[in-house]
Amino acid sequence: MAERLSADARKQALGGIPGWAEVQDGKGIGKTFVFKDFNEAFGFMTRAALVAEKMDHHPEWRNVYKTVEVILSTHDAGGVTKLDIELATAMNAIAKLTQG
Ligand SMILES: C[C@H](O)[C@H](O)[C@H]1CNC2=NC(N)=NC(=O)C2=N1
Repeated sequence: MAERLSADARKQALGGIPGWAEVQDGKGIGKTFVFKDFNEAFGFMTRAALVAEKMDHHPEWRNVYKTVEVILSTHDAGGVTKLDIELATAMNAIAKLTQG
């Protein structure tokens, strides 16, 4: 199982993934993505869902119209692991593609 990152490692990793910040007392990382419309937002979610399923690592997220709020954490480890950083990195790349 992936190990929880230290506070220092977490901060360093967050430096490489724009828009993501610690939430829930450092137990998770979060970002709010805002797209042009629902079609783009849901396109993002669809692509991200396929990556998440492949990784067997799943987001906690909420969509309202063109906004997608995401929280990532590794429940098994009780905090943030490199899996969360990897999925966050993938989501940033997918958002870029989705937004054209
Ligand atoms: C059994 C299964 O692999 C685990 O429950 C996985 C599934 N997806 C998961 N997703 C997330 N975000 N955290 C987990 O700890 C987790 N665990």
